[in-house]
Amino acid sequence: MCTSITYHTQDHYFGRNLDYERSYGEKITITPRDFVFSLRHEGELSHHYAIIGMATVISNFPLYYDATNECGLSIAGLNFSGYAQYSSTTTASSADRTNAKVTSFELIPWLLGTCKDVRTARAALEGLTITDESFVESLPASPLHWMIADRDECIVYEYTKDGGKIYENPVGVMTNNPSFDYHMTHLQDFLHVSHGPLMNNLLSGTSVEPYSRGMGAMGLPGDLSSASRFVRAAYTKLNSLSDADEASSVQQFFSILDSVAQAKGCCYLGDDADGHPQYEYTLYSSCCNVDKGIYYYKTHENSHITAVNLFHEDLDSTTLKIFPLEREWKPTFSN
Ligand SMILES: C[C@H](CCC(=O)NCCS(=O)(=O)O)[C@H]1CC[C@H]2[C@@H]3[C@H](O)C[C@@H]4C[C@H](O)CC[C@]4(C)[C@H]3C[C@H](O)[C@]12C
Repeated sequence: MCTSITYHTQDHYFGRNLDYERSYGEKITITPRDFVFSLRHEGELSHHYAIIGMATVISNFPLYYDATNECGLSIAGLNFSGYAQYSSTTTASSADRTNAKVTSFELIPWLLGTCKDVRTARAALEGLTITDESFVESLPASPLHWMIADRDECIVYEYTKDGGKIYENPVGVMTNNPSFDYHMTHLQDFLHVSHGPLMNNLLSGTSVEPYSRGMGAMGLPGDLSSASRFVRAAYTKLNSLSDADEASSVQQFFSILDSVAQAKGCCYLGDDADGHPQYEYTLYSSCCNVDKGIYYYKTHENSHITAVNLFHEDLDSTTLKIFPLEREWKPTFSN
């Protein structure tokens, strides 16, 4: 399970929880403007917007999970297993070929490399074909859907057996299965939840009264399912208050993500082939200030916030800049 959100104070923020049972060796990766992407169907992308995000780098290719470009356009890939269905390269129709064609692992660099905002991304996605090739045989294409946002707009892009579909996302939240339209319909079941006190509609004027603060939100789902996380993240984000400065905004962003984070042990997946129990948990949480190009993150092992600034690097270079995650736990002692 994964959850991504946008957040706006004086700057705009975009990030996610990455929940899974294993890591793929992800690192913060900056792709400078002149790094050459050799795309499977679209040739070489050799001069493009610079990108910062979380990626596994294999054979000098950044396989991004979530990222932001120098213009502030952001995207996160979230599991959409059983629903995502990419076009087979052998059966892609001639109509597909009239428009751009990218593999699922190329979508993030292609979109962020060439689009400056959601408006241009939407145009690029119209008629796009996502093909099902693997990056390498050992890493089959991941079944994903994507949340895409800039300072003003947020959309979700899903590619299923019916082709590509773009949804407006007025909530700025995304999780996993099923499709985005289900989450928006499901959200309607919770329009009554409130940050205020519980309204006593049943026994008002008697001694039977709400016994606790926070009861206005009674009914808010607390489980880890994607549908429940969508509602809970939306509730927390839409009620969220913070000062506009960077520290308050980033802290608050991580508080929202914490409301849907998965503590290890709570989501058992069964045992692996060697009999070891597998659990899904939050591997990392990220928060990118997309106006300043600063990617903040914390990991399961180390909840201290670490940051990498896109604009502190030479963005006219041709080589990837890779920052291993700070996973070591280093508490600060007060005495
Ligand atoms: C597992 C990740 C999504 C996390 C998530 O949504 N979890 C919920 C799982 S579930 O619904 O509850 O089952 C996804 C997000 C980005 C994915 C990675 C990126 O797409 C980049 C490459 C793409 C390659 O095809 C596969 C390896 C990979 C390195 C992917 C591995 C994995 O599928 C990642 C890390």
